[in-house]
Amino acid sequence: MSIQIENVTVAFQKGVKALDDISFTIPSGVYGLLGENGAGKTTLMRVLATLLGPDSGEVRMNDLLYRERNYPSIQKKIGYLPQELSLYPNLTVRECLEYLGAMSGIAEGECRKRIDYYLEKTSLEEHQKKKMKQLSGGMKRRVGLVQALLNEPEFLIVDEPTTGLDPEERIRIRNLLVEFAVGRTVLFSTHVVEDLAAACSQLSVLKKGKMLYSGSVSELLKLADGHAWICKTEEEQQVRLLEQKYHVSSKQILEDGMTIRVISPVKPEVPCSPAKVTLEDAYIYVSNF
Ligand SMILES: Nc1ncnc2c1ncn2[C@@H]1O[C@H](COP(=O)(O)OP(=O)(O)OP(=O)(O)O)[C@@H](O)[C@H]1O
Repeated sequence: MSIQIENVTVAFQKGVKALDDISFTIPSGVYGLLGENGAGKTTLMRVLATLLGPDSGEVRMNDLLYRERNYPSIQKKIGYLPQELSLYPNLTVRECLEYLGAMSGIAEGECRKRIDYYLEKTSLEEHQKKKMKQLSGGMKRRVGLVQALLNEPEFLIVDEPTTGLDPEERIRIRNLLVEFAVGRTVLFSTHVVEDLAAACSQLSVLKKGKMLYSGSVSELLKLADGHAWICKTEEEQQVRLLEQKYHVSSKQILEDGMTIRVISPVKPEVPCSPAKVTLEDAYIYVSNF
């Protein structure tokens, strides 16, 4: 399945364009959506989940145009984990998922099988008898993911699925999404670059509603190639100077000073050497140059 987005614009009151003439195609596999707060990721996902109609532009799921008359057929193929989701607080995890499964028309036996499978995959088995209101934020997020996976959608839209998870769980969830994406399409939004680097081969970068980059991770790395530098210094003043003048992607304190990773199209005016570009560096590069 592929999703084609053509010249999509969404404007809210006061003229804020949450999406400004966005065009790209989401092929099968895990596709990443990266951007700072307010970039437009959630708005785009709401459009793709048929919850919000764009002011202009078109969206197609294969050849099916996003129009109200087609929404029922499109919605059957979609699973959506919104950024904020409150599920029935007084139901247990299992009851909640059984209820949502029944609402989506999944046969009882098949639904039970899928619930068992995804509870195990998300490390929620031991919590299935807890009430939703008794869960931690990270557990609720994982139940939200299971509800999105339950009808085994052809197009899965997950808005920051790894928020609030500990490192081990983040890895498990990323791996689950990669497994799930075989023969399907998964759109995965985050502002954690590390998650995308591990899960996606293609991504789009948004900033203030505009598309800054759309394509493969390897092409993005190539774009930024030659623009990452490692500067080593012992002087506080030089660190401050670098921070004022350049985009610093990271700093590390060593026994004999500090190393500063700088993203700049020109060689910084301090002793430094070229560095191998990471996805984080490339993200800073396309966001700022
Ligand atoms: N319902 C709304 N009414 C008015 N403005 C909105 C509404 N929803 C979003 N916006 C604005 O649209 C822009 C994009 O917001 P959106 O939530 O899509 O960004 P995001 O990339 O998901 O951000 P975050 O990473 O913080 O979740 C922001 O300027 C936001 O304030």
